[in-house]
Amino acid sequence: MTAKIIDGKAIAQELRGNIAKAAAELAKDHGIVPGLAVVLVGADPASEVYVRSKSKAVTDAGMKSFDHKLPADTSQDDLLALIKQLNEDKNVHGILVQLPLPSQIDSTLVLNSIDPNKDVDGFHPVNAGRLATGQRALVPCTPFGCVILAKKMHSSLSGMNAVVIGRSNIVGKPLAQLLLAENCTVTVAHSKTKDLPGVCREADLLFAAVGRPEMVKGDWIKPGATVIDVGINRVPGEAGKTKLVGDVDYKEALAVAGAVTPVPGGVGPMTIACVILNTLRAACASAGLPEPKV
Ligand SMILES: NC(=O)C1=CN([C@@H]2O[C@H](COP(=O)(O)OP(=O)(O)OC[C@H]3O[C@@H](n4cnc5c(N)ncnc54)[C@H](OP(=O)(O)O)[C@@H]3O)[C@@H](O)[C@H]2O)C=CC1
Ligand SMILES: Nc1nc(=O)c2c([nH]1)NC[C@@H]1CN(c3ccc(C(=O)N[C@@H](CCC(=O)O)C(=O)O)cc3)C=[N+]21
Ligand SMILES: [Mg+2]
Repeated sequence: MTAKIIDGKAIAQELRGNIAKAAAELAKDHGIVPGLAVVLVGADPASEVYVRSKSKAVTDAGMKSFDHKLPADTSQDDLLALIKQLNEDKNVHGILVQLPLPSQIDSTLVLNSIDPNKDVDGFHPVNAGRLATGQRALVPCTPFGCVILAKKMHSSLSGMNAVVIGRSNIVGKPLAQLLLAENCTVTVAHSKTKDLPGVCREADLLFAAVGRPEMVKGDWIKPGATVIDVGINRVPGEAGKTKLVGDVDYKEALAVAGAVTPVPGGVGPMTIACVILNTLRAACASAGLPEPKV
């Protein structure tokens, strides 16, 4: 058997087109142009790539992008002052502070200073709480994108056994909450889990968010399962170059799974699309409008 390849790039492109249409309607009917402020502290090359693709996706969708690039030695107080200014700015509906932040800055303190209604990353404890209690929330973009991909493969996820490997606040935990809200039976595995391969083999839906290159092997996968690979790992490739691989052994997964996401071209592009979607959602909520349909 060879698995269906879930084309995250194409699905993200389609979603971005729908977001652009909804944004155009919001402008026409209500005179609101959603705005996203992206804050980058320092010059990490990977972060610069992500920030560029976010800004481009924002402007492609007809929204406003406000980029703030600060030097690596920016003080915590200066960053907090910028966030205060963005919280008060009526043209800014979404605020995203790119992680990781330099070591002189307390990330938790910074993320907690963002207005929860502008927190398009969904990292603020208010949004984590809203998600966990089934209230309208801004939900973290990577888990949001993972669930959209799973729902492209299955019209309903209800009753499916979902296994999430990883329990970070930005991926694993919110992903588990979203899957629970979809009526999955959810298992969250992590570094202390016993018999991880055996746990994974029970999964109809397997999500790997670990940060270990190609850890999930073919014989960890239930035949026919849907496998969503969140991992982004840069490893040595051919001719002294580096290449990106996921947390799943892609070749082995192709032979066993029913469907699998590639890396690159899987979850990554969905994360970007969901940042834009959350910016639109934040703009609608700020104007007292219902959830946009995209
Ligand atoms: N595509 C995208 O848009 C994004 C991709 N990523 C990628 O996703 C991956 C995960 O990111 P993130 O959640 O931030 O990572 P973290 O390092 O914060 O969390 C990793 C999780 O994996 C668990 N883990 C580590 N080693 C093992 C192991 N051997 N067996 C089982 N579980 C293990 C850890 O367990 P424990 O809690 O016990 O330590 C932890 O819960 C990374 O590759 C990252 O680059 C991240 C964000 C966005
Ligand atoms: N506040 C904050 N929010 C984030 O959402 C956030 C963050 N900080 N810090 C870093 C991680 C990582 N992340 C990715 C986004 C897009 C791709 C992506 O587009 N990947 C492409 C490949 C890109 C490449 O070639 O490097 C793909 O998978 O096809 C990957 C990873 C968001 N993150
Ligand atoms: Mg990917």
